Amino acid sequence: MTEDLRWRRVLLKLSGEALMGSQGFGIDPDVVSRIVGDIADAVRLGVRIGLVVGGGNIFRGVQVAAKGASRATGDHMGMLATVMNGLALADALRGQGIPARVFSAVQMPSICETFTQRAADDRFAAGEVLVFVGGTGNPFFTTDSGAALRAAEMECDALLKATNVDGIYSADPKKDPNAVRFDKLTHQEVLSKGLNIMDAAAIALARDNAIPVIVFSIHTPGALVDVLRGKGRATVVSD
Ligand SMILES: Nc1ncnc2c1ncn2[C@@H]1O[C@H](COP(=O)(O)OP(=O)(O)OP(=O)(O)O)[C@@H](O)[C@H]1O
Ligand SMILES: O=c1ccn([C@@H]2O[C@H](COP(=O)(O)O)[C@@H](O)[C@H]2O)c(=O)[nH]1
Repeated sequence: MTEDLRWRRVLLKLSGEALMGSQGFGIDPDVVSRIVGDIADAVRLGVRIGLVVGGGNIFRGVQVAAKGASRATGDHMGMLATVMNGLALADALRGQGIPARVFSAVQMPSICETFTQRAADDRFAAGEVLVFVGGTGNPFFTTDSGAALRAAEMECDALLKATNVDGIYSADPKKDPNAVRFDKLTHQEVLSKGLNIMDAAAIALARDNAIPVIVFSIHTPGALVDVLRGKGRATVVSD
């Protein structure tokens, strides 16, 4: 049944941190299996899904740099972390019977394909889940910017940010117990209020390309399909 879908062609941004479960580092196979099960349910409804995964469960450039490496080296390590996460997700998708292909912004042809829009368009049309790794391929960016970029390039209806919190708050809810949750915001409000759920470059790119951003918790089983139906607990950013 596809009639009740609000979004049919989406870019799903998955927090890397969400993949580590209670381990505190790396990839928890049980968590990956559960998240991939939700993605498989969405694919079976006929939704086209491009996936961008973060690397926060392994390396973030800023944190590496704080320990003495150069920022660019730290960012290169962070981009490689997203490749590892993407390979794990694509493998788990195929294990659940969903065709999936990894496209990297950084060339590593013995491991996965290098992203080109034309190749990605072909595989999207063929119904494969596309796992975009390596972020934008450039240091000093994040996978949120990579997600907004791929959402624009792949002409997605929406950018879905699946993360550790159930929406956008007036402040980071992990730091401020008095933070208030929003149901709806405009892109401009996210920027002007300085809400750090995503980096400003990602929000600006989504705004400039009229791409709605929907933020929801990946820890709620079934939340992805609810969001695709325009339901569930989420913050919707649109103009
Ligand atoms: N205003 C806000 N509303 C909601 N969450 C916020 C806000 N400001 C900061 N955050 C934090 O942003 C986090 C979401 O970012 P996320 O974990 O998805 O990071 P990422 O860098 O995109 O991915 P990764 O985990 O791979 O580094 C939440 O866990 C939350 O603590
Ligand atoms: O375009 C990009 C995307 C990511 N990075 C580096 O990777 C890590 C992990 O990504 P998150 O978005 O933080 O999960 C990020 O901290 C950067 O160091 C990058 O350099 N360029």
